[in-house]
Amino acid sequence: MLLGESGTGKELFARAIHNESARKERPFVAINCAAIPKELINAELFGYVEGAFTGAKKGGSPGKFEVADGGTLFLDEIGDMPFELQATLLRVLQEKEVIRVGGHRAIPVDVRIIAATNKNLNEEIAYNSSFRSDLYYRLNVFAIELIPLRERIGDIGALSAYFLHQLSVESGLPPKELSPEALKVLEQYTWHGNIRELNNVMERAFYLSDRSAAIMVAHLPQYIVHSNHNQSAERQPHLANLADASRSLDNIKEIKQRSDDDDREFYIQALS
Ligand SMILES: Nc1ncnc2c1ncn2[C@@H]1O[C@H](COP(=O)(O)OP(=O)(O)OP(=O)(O)O)[C@@H](O)[C@H]1O
Repeated sequence: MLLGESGTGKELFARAIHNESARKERPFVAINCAAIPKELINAELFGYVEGAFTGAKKGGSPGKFEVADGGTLFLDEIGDMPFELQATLLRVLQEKEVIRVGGHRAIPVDVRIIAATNKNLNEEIAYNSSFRSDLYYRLNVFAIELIPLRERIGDIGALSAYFLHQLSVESGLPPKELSPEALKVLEQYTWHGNIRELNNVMERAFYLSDRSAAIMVAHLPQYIVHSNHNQSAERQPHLANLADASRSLDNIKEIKQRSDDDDREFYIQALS
């Protein structure tokens, strides 16, 4: 069970576990329990037989458990799994076999389960009754907590350097470094979007810095620079920051498509 805020690297970590395991030659299959409509999740996980429901494929279809056989199944956002389905999942984990929707035959499966959540499942069990405690204990055999980026600020420099290197390789543009001043600003920020947010900030800075060989404070988003100088800004709901960040990202896509210096200047002003 991987625990941690959004963007701390739970899926990356799950892939790393798989890639280091004896199962690495077999599939790694990820499913986001929060992203699939409730009525489809059963068929997605366990498969279905022909004629199981309107629109079911001819010959039926295997579910994620069967596809992941011999490998790893990553159940992301397990805290959002519909309550009714949790009992079925528990049964599959205990019996190590699935029955496709509409079918009768039990199909043996050998799958390592890695589940992830950014919710406090103990609270979901105790106060909301939205998560089954028996499933929780079955999944929580080995829990690993991925700590928020703001509690591992010593890694910000290395992570930023890694992202800048990746950006240079992907874009074919010359490599860039982070200035010590910019690093200091990043180390003081609260990073509610964690490593995903840092990645996005580096991407924005990489393109905005244009021909400069270093990422300077001026290339960082205002909401980050501002939060260092203004304590009240730090107390703003982080959703406001994320909204700012995603607006900036939309704009970056446009910036990338524009080579004209005037346009670039216009967008830099608009983002500041
Ligand atoms: N240690 C790391 N080094 C480089 N990139 C990382 C690292 N950890 C996470 N990332 C990157 O950060 C982004 C978010 O990671 P990931 O999707 O694994 O997080 P998550 O915790 O599963 O998020 P969510 O809970 O929102 O699904 C990805 O682009 C991932 O590649």
